[in-house]
Amino acid sequence: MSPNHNKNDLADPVSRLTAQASYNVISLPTAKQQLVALTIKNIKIRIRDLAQTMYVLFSPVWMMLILVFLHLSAKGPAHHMSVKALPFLSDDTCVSTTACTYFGYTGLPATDPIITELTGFFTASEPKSVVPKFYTDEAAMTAAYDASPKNFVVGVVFLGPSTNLTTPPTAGGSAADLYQYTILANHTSYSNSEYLNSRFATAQAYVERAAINLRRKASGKPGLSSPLPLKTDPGTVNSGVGRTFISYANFVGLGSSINQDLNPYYVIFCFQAVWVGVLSVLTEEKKKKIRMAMTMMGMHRDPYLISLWLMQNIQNLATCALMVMILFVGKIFTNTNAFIVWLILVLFSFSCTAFGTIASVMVSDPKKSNTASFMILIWTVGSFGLCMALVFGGGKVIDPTTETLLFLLPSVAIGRAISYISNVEAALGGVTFANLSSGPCGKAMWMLTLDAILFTFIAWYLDAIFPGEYGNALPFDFFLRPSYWGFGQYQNAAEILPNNLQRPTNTVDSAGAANAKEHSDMFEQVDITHIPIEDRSIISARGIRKVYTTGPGWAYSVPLYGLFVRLFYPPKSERKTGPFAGYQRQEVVKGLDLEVHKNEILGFLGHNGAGKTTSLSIIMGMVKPSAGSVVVNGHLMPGSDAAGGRKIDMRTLTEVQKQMGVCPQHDVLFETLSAWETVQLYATIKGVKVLGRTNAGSTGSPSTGSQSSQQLLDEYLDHLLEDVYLKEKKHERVATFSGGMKRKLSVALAFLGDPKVVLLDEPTTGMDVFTRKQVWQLMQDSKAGRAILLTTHSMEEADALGDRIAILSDGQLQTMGSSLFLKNRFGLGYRLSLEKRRVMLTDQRHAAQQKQNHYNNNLEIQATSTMDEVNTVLFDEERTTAIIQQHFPDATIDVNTATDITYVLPTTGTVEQRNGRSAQEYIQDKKAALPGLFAHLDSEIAANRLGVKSVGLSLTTLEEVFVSLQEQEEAEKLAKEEAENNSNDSK
Ligand SMILES: Nc1ncnc2c1ncn2[C@@H]1O[C@H](COP(=O)(O)OP(=O)(O)OP(=O)(O)O)[C@@H](O)[C@H]1O
Repeated sequence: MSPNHNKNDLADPVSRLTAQASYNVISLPTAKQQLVALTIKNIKIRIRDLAQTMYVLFSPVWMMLILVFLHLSAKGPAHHMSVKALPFLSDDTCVSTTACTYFGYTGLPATDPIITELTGFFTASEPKSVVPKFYTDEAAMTAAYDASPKNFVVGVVFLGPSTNLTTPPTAGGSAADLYQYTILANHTSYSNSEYLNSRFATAQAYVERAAINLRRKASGKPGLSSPLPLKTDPGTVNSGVGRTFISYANFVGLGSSINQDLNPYYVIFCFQAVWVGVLSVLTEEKKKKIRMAMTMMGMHRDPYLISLWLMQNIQNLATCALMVMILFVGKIFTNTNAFIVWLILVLFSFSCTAFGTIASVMVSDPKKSNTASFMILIWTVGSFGLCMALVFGGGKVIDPTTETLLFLLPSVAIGRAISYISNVEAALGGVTFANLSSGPCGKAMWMLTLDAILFTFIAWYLDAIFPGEYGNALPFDFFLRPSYWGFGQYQNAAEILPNNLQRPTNTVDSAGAANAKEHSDMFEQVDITHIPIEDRSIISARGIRKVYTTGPGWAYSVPLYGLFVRLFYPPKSERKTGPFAGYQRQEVVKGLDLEVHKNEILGFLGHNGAGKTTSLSIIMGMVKPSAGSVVVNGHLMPGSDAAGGRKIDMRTLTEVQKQMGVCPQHDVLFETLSAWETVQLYATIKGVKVLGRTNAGSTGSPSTGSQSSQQLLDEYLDHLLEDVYLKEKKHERVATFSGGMKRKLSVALAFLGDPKVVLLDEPTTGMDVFTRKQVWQLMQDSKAGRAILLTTHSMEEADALGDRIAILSDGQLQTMGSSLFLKNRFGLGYRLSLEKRRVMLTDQRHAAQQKQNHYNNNLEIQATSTMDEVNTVLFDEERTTAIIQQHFPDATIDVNTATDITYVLPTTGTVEQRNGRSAQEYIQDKKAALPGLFAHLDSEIAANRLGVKSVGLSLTTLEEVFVSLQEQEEAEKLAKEEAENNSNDSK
């Protein structure tokens, strides 16, 4: 007895009503309920898988801490000093050279000697023509700057004419000696270390030198030359001021340098955990086919993705808050508004969530997610690095449109924003809401919002059109079709199904008939007159084919492998040499015709790799057939030939999935959920509603009137678990279940919500004999009202459950019919078992007497000794065999032991033996010979002439049928190959 059952569980399993029989259940899935259920599931899994959650939540925070350590360790007395050249006013400073104001001024007339001096310096030093431009007042000058900041380099407000400069200074100095002016330069575009690039210092050097010269000239001294190198002698540096001007701005602490240069890269780097988190969940659930199973249960892809993104993005809010906390506590940022930094990080994290989803489209294997994650890292950090090197670097002022376009890359937008904040912080400033629009941060935030939306859309779109190995690829224009959004009357091509796909109205099974055309005696012609037309062909597959294209080993490492193979598949079907060697086209399902009617279980048998799972996946709508059509309960499945390129309503699959229950070959369960949580989750995905108890189920049960719908649902789910004998274990986690228990839970899920079509792929694998029998009982009891397609390797199971059995070999149906038909048609025939008579001889005298008696009767005596007794077997093998062969000339002995002997009575016969009669006629003849044989044996046994105690007759087993069919297939294959070889040799 299985240790997992208690006494109650085992009490009379046969008479117990199943959940299906006890409750009226319907399925009405809604996206909202699915979203809630999936989000709760995600939260539970995250909480229970603490290691992974901690990694996703805290690794960005930890990385941020490292930045703080780096920052702290770089602080202190160590400063570096660099010498920077003083730039010219006309060094690449304007977007438009012609419309550029290199030097604007106001406050004194154009004829003022100071302007004359300056014009002389510009002519002597500046590489381009720099004409000082007069403005009537400061407002006019700033208006010109505001109108085109990129075309205005520097402006000087002179606070009066230079009259006090043109007189020699008074001895000891006085207020009248002062000359005041203000320089306006666009410092916001430049970091502190790039202060010189703002041309502030250049303008100052020019003005100071002009003022000095006026004073010198007033004192009769010659004027100094230009403060910048003369064009005629570029190497000259005058009076300590010039190209190698040493600015205080160049004494920059290393910490400050890290802030500016390293921060943006580091922040981008920190977000790796976000895309890794999403990627690992998606690839894992795809690989384990959990997502496929949930889809088959009626899950819409949108709630699935939204719940995942919600979960991740909510987590991102917390992660980003912690990161900001560390940035501010670690004093990397101090003056900037923390909420602005948090918003920038959060907006970027939303894009990272989308990156993870996009990557999951490209790699289907969780093992490859590290590579994919690394590729995203290179892309994000690399794109920002390139932009810094080529576009933003060196304090270049860039065109706003170029900047906006570059901000379409989220990493560039965040990198630029963080870089800007770091620079402003280093200059002891900060970014606040008041000055948000004056730097790139405001634009970066808008663009990060747009990027998050854009990349989320790209992820959502790619996920739909490249669902991976298992999944129904949506058409590329799916989101433009109203039916995807649930608009318009539901329409399915079923209404205009071609005749051959309509429910059959003939009297014999149409698939059988279709197959029978070619091999009339291999397929049973089943009379279906008693099946109402609307109950026929609940599952109907016509001529389905599937060709898989597999690439050479290296191709599997290519992102979007499936697309790659399709695009680059070489024209020759197989290549033996070159880089494309290893490409193969393999037809694994070769024109399969199947019908499963209501109240029927069709056992689907076949050797490993025969194509059972592929056929089942095609019927489920998870794999697109290369050819052929599938109709499930009147719905023509997407991808069917019969659709003839017509756009089937996008809701078809959802409609079918509402009516379908599946138990895939591999358990698709969440290890961290309990059995109860699992059935609850799938019940919500399926939208299971319990309307009440059936008449049968209400016997002896309390009225449902007082119960809420939730209570009824719980009761139903409880019953369902009881049906598979898991009620006692319902609060235990699936991870602690044995293989057989997991299978039982998968079977329960397949029957959840009263599906009209149930597809079971090897449901009892790994179950012990006792459990298997219980599950068989469940299947048998649940058969009413539905069509069940069951693949199995257990002949006993197919024999016990299958109303009809289809045997698939190499992608083709070999035969189909009831178990009896198959045994009659392909079996070894009957097995006649005879128990030999034995006598127990306790004393020698008695033994001798007995022996003598038997010798007198001409009976063979076999003596076998057991312990100290003598067992004597009295059996006349020759006489018995002769009698049997009189009725069945080709009868042979199969097993012969001391106690029993078994004869095989073949019923099929060879072509020669049939002598023109059909196989069916021959079988009938053989059956007719049985009564004669038995009458003959009975009379001989009664006369004590055979030494036979009892006789039993059994039909050949299905296993023997299967083996004999496989042998036949192998023999045919060999013969074909030999014939081909011979014909090649003779050429
Ligand atoms: N995605 C795929 N790409 C390429 N070949 C595939 C793919 N899936 C299945 N095949 C091939 O198709 C053939 C049929 O596989 P399938 O899984 O349908 O067989 P099966 O009858 O269910 O076998 P088993 O009894 O072992 O489960 C096999 O040769 C398999 O290698």
